[in-house]
Amino acid sequence: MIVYILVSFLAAVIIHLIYRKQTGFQFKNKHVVVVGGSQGIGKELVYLLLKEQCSTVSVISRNLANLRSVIDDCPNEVSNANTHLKNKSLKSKIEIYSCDITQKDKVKETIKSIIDKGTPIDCLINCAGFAIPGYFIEQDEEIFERTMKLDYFGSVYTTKEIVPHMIENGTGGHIVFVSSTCGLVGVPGYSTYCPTKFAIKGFAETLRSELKPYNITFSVVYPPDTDTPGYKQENLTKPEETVAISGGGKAVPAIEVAKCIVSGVKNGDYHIAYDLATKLCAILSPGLTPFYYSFFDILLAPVCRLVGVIAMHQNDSEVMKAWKKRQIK
Ligand SMILES: NC(=O)C1=CN([C@@H]2O[C@H](COP(=O)(O)OP(=O)(O)OC[C@H]3O[C@@H](n4cnc5c(N)ncnc54)[C@H](OP(=O)(O)O)[C@@H]3O)[C@@H](O)[C@H]2O)C=CC1
Ligand SMILES: CCCCCCCCCCCCCCCC(=O)[C@@H](N)CO
Repeated sequence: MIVYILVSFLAAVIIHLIYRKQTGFQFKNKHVVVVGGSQGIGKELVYLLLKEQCSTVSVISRNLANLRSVIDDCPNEVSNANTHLKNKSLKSKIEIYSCDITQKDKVKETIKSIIDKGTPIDCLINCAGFAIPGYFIEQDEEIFERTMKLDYFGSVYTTKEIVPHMIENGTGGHIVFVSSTCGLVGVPGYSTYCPTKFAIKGFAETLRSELKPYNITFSVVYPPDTDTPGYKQENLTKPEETVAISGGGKAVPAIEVAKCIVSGVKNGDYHIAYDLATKLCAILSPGLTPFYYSFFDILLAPVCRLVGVIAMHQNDSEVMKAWKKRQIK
């Protein structure tokens, strides 16, 4: 036992010293496409990207009024240590495109029209998605299909159009997928949703390796409950055990998650999580991906397994508690 601990500690130290993470992606003067950027996390991202001095932020979503609001609500000025940009020049950097990304022909058309404008795309952020929580035995197959169609295939379609363009440009690029804590662990009440976010994780993991020759890098984001219009909507059908398991209905402000995404991408992080529980989940289910924290991943792996089994039992007891309550009613 002591030998095992010593050996893993030593291995962790050595790997920490020699491990190089992927190079960070800097947004300055880059053209970023934010899919699902008219609301929630995506909308906050658009404004942060302007602050990072992107040359253009192209926003894709369906509702045109919401898309227009991204331009209208654009803050008067943004400033950080090196820059101070005024509203007029800021607004002109936002381009909006109405497109339902579950329709692959529409996605082809839209991405083509973005590319035809002449500014090559450097970064794609796949942020459109939704969840309809509920009990498996009560939910129709149609909800499974609809969720997979947007949360998984939507991202496949956009990525399928943009990767060849990045390869043709020859300058590489960065692609962000927004998964969820639910893309790392199964959560009761989310049977229609967890698998779609697991799928996104597997898709990113595969592309990361396959597209390495083209200098395209990847990040996967696992937000916790985040206060957005989408979150308010999902709460309408969320079973009580799901609420209990996800921390009792607390939600992080969207801007905080957006900030975490921007700094993670700049830092070269493949895994991007906001809260500690999700970070532990990412260390628990890493697949074949870069380290989260090269030193701590190895040391924490057994701890995460243990905490994970305890969490599983806790979740099970929330499920049993809520089930018994429903029997009495
Ligand atoms: N909020 C949360 O608690 C969490 C969210 N996530 C994930 O983060 C991402 C963003 O979530 P959140 O900010 O809450 O989402 P919101 O529902 O608040 O916003 C979703 C965005 O996606 C767009 N969108 C929805 N459907 C389509 C479609 N078919 N085609 C194109 N665009 C579409 C919406 O615009 P429009 O409707 O006009 O098309 C909107 O801009 C999602 O992938 C979600 O699964 C992950 C973990 C937690
Ligand atoms: C090893 C560590 C174990 C930790 C146990 C973790 C317990 C599960 C937490 C479930 C959180 C669910 C968040 C859903 C966010 C989301 O995607 C929805 N809001 C949809 O939009």
